[in-house]
Amino acid sequence: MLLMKDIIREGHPTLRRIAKEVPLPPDPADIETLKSMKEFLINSQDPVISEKYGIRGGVGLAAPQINVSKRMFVMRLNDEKGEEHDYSFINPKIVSHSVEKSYLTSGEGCLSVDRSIPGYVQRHARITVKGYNEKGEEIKLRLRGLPAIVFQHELDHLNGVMFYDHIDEKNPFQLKEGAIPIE
Ligand SMILES: CNC(=O)c1cccc(C)c1Nc1nc(N2CCN(c3ccccc3Cl)CC2)nc(N2CSC[C@H]2C(=O)NC)n1
Ligand code: NI
Repeated sequence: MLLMKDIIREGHPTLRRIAKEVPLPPDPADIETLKSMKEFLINSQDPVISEKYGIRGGVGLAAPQINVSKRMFVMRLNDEKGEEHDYSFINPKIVSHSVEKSYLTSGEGCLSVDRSIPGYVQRHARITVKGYNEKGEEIKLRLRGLPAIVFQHELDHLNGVMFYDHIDEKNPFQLKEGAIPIE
């Protein structure tokens, strides 16, 4: 099972690389990797298991974070309506997005960053995304709210971008006109 020791931290070169497209249909090794990443998120959200193994809570994890430079990530969260969003994406893309931005009012955290970095990360408020699941089937979704934030945070990891690259150093809490807060 994946543990925090398997998560690479900022400073590791893989976090700044462009991850490679995954050939379709995905091979068994890639499917196994995605399964272990999803299990890690489930464990990280379980009060007993996360405590026992010292796993930090997360709702998204990208393959480069376990030093696998491939274009795939997993998400598992409940949105503000309590609806569960549980996805494994292979070769994910944003196909269109809103002009409006949204941001987490508490800032963003990352399992590969062992420090708290204050500031707002403004992202597209609504996105239309496409990718493939572990069966190689095409998935197309419209996301907003926390799921949209998490998708963009994890997609950034596939392009060597860290959340704090988006924070304005001079004014970390500056907001664009009409930015939507997400608690
Ligand atoms: C610096 N301030 C903060 O960290 C921060 C501080 C307060 C609130 C928020 C909202 C913050 N921000 C933030 N909190 C999260 N979690 C809250 C705790 N939760 C969780 C933890 C334990 C069990 C179950 C769960 Cl559900 C897991 C998810 N996750 C992300 N991100 C940014 S997008 C990818 C996503 C991610 O998975 N990061 C590891 N940001
Ligand atoms: Ni991250």
